[in-house]
Amino acid sequence: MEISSSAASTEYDRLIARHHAMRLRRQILAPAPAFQAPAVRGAAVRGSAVPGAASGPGGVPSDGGASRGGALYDGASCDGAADQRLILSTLGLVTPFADLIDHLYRFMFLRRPYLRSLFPASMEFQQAHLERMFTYLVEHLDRPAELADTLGRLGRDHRKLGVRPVHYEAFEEALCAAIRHRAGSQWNEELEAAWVRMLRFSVGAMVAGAESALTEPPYWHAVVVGHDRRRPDVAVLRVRTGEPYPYRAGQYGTVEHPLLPHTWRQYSMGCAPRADNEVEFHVRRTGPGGVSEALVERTAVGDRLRLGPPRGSLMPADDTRDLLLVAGGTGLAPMKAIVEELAEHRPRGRRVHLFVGARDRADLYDWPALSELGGRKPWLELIPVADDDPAGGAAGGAAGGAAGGSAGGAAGGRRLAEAVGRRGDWSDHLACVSGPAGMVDEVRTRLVAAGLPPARVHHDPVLGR
Ligand SMILES: NC(=O)C1=CN([C@@H]2O[C@H](COP(=O)(O)OP(=O)(O)OC[C@H]3O[C@@H](n4cnc5c(N)ncnc54)[C@H](O)[C@@H]3O)[C@@H](O)[C@H]2O)C=CC1
Repeated sequence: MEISSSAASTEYDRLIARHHAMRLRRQILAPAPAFQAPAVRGAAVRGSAVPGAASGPGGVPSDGGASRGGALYDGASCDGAADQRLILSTLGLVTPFADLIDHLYRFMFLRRPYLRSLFPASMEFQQAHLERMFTYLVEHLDRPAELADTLGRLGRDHRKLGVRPVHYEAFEEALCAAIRHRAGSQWNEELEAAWVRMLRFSVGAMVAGAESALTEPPYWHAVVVGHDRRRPDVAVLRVRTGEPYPYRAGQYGTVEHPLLPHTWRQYSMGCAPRADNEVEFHVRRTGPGGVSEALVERTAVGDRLRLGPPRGSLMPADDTRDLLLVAGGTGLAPMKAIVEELAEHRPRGRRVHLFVGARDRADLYDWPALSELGGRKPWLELIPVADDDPAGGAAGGAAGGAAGGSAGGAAGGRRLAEAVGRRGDWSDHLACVSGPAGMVDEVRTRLVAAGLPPARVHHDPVLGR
């Protein structure tokens, strides 16, 4: 079997990775030498650069070994804020990032063609991700501890991609070449040195994050045990992992489909953690040729997927106030997991309202399962909100079976935020919101305007998706 026969090599890989990581870390934390135009000379100095592959900064479990090792910017011999000022003031020389990144990857694959196999066939998502990542790095360079925390989680996640320290070195080399190419005659040593320091700091944090996760698998094998096409474009998948997948209700993981190697996309787990290692995912096909399409249209029971480490902190464990959950479309997945978890372990007296938004009534794709749960749990109130409800607003009530009825409201359009606002005073609640970015923004804005403190409105970072 694939899972057991790979155990020895996985162990070997872990030892090698650890060895590399420790060597690199020693190098990175050594005092910085004077600038020496590193990469283009090929000698890959003290470690190197940044995120080579998918996934972005996101709210993740507090596993963060990274904040320990990575928070000293350039071994404290230099100030992140100073590099931030320098990079920002010369940004015009290297931007647009899209061009910089295009050149970076071209250079890297030309110099080291074997690295191409670590990346997905289509580099589009990858390039966009790196663009966001560069922006994020530059914006946060004056806050090294925060940056190190995010990068540590990214490093943990990157283990699934097979990224090794030597790959970071290749990345640095390519970045320096790209900076020179973009800046042309205006290139100067200070500019490149600031970028290299930023990159090496990032790599240090990523390596520390990867190191702190060496006791867990870099990814989990999963077999599809259920594939339920609920709508033409929505499927609910059940997969079973070989080893326990250690997530908390409300978290998300990355999924790789065998038809699209090295392409990982994020989906929330749609059920509470279960003893039989079964995990549910809710997937809407978003466009042709992507992971969502493969999962909805080209997946059957028996197919094998890979899952990256779970991430996200949508549901705070230490706040036991009454809960307001607002889900839009397949953003229902994490909310369903939270509700299932509460059905098993609920602080006494805690009440829960779950608003479920959908384009139309037929798109309330998981309503039977929800209303069955709601029927058994009097502390749970379910409020479906369909955009096509002619009366506008809530399309039915708690455990009402097929959605029907109404609560009045705006005519036509996106009604979810309005239905939530109209329903009552949520200022004493803890709120979790999940769904399309526009919907999350709208609900959040409305709740805060109505008196709910912003810190009590939780949602996953949109960037990470
Ligand atoms: N599949 C998963 O596991 C998860 C998905 N998500 C995110 O949830 C989203 C789900 O998308 P769909 O199912 O296509 O949702 P959808 O387009 O069907 O919309 C669902 C609800 O959100 C409202 N809405 C949509 N866009 C809005 C906007 N701009 N402003 C205000 N309200 C808006 C709609 O009126 C409807 O009530 C995706 O963006 C996905 O990334 C979030 C968490 C988990």
